[in-house]
Amino acid sequence: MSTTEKLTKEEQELLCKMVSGEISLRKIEEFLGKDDSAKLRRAFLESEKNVSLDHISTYTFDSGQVGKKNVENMIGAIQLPLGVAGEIIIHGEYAAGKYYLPLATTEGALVASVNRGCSIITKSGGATVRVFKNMMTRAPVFKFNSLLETKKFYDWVMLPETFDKIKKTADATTRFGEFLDISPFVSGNNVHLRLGFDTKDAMGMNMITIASEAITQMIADETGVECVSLSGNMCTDKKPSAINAILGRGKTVVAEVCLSKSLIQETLKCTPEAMFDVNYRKNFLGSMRAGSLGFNAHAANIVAALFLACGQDPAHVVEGSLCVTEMDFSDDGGLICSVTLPAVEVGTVGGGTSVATQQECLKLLGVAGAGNIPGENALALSEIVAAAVLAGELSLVAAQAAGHLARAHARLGR
Ligand SMILES: CC(C)(COP(=O)([O-])OP(=O)([O-])OC[C@H]1O[C@@H](n2cnc3c(N)ncnc32)[C@H](O)[C@@H]1OP(=O)([O-])[O-])[C@@H](O)C(=O)NCCC(=O)NCCSC(=O)C[C@@](C)(O)CC(=O)[O-]
Ligand SMILES: NC(=O)C1=CN([C@@H]2O[C@H](COP(=O)(O)OP(=O)(O)OC[C@H]3O[C@@H](n4cnc5c(N)ncnc54)[C@H](OP(=O)(O)O)[C@@H]3O)[C@@H](O)[C@H]2O)C=CC1
Repeated sequence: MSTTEKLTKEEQELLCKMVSGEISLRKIEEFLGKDDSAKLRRAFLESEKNVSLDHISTYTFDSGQVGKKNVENMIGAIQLPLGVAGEIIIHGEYAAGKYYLPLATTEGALVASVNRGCSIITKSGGATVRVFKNMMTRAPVFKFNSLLETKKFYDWVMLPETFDKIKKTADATTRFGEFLDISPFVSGNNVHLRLGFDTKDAMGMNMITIASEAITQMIADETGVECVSLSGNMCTDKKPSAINAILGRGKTVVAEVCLSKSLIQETLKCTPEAMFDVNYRKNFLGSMRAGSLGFNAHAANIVAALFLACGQDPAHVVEGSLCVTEMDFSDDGGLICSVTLPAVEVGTVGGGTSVATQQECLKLLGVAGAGNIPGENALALSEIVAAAVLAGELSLVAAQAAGHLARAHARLGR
């Protein structure tokens, strides 16, 4: 057992009961508070597996809070190194100004790379960013006994009065969320209903899953049709999917910057021609031949680092990776560069956003908590994510154009 953690007599007795199987790891909270339960679980694991869990035992967040809504069977916390890139100038509709980007990563060279991208974006006057679509989705699935039944249901769903009933049902489950859209997809005798919501400052998956359940109940009451599964995978949550790349999910965001030839040479150590060539042959041809859904260099790297720092659901990096990076020549021989992210799923309230360290990172970006107008903080965060991805893409494409990729990682990553 860890040398740093001493157990009281009562805790030792409880540990014996855990070892004998009388009390499960989960049930220990019936006897102790969250911190002491975590300590006892560590003691149990240390004795069972003959390991030391000293480092895991250190954390500063409120275990009562995270133990209630963020994690079960808590044993402590892991630590991730946190770096900062910037400042980056962003001209968004919601994020406007200069930002330092908190990036949690263990990949040496990543923060340096994003920092270099921020530097050239800022020297170029900043990134222009706009949100084109804002709708989180959940898609329950319904099954029928015949094609005629399927068609009858489909026709009922398409009625304007059905839309009104669904909206009334959904909006009654939430103070902030707003039902926006229903799109039915048929396959044989099955109908997937892709339901769309504005979730304001929440990423929204808990919110809209609750609303969707109320909708399926209303549908059962009105039509007798039972839902097979509240998520039928056409949402699509946390899996790579073309539907998210095409229709969008969460926020669809584009960030753009114009780079001059001289700044590319000075800051990125290469030429516009070489960057264009890499972007075309790597991000377009290579991604196309590989059957990728994302046509980019490493959007997931930046999305992951920002998401971990800012308390976002890390599984949504899958959707964040659906990014298209474009580079085209400008009239003066420089490059117009953009990233299009169809599915940025972020929130500034709910989920992991109130964990103390993550909350500090959101505060650093000026987007913690609810916006003055509900939804504007989450929209600002989505614009920051897109600008950060643009910074990362510029630097990595340039490093590959200059032949510096291996060198950079040899210097900073090993
Ligand atoms: C590493 C650099 C930036 C060097 O780039 P450089 O131009 O040789 O370095 P420099 O020393 O001249 O510095 C230029 C700027 O880079 C930044 N910079 C430079 N060093 C630091 C540092 N220590 N800490 C913070 N910032 C740093 C900083 O902004 C600096 O400006 P300054 O501050 O001097 O005015 C460049 O070679 C680079 O970006 N390489 C690419 C690395 C990268 O993007 N890695 C990401 C992971 S790659 C991966 O996981 C995915 C992959 C590759 O498999 C995907 C694929 O298939 O393509
Ligand atoms: N349930 C599921 O299937 C899934 C859950 N998740 C998890 O869901 C969590 C995120 O869900 P999410 O719904 O975002 O968060 P939470 O359920 O943690 O909290 C969101 C709630 O905050 C309230 N709220 C207060 N102020 C605002 C505001 N300004 N804007 C919007 N809402 C506000 C809303 O309550 P009210 O509704 O009363 O208005 C909203 O429903 C994450 O932990 C994630 O990992 C992820 C994927 C799937």
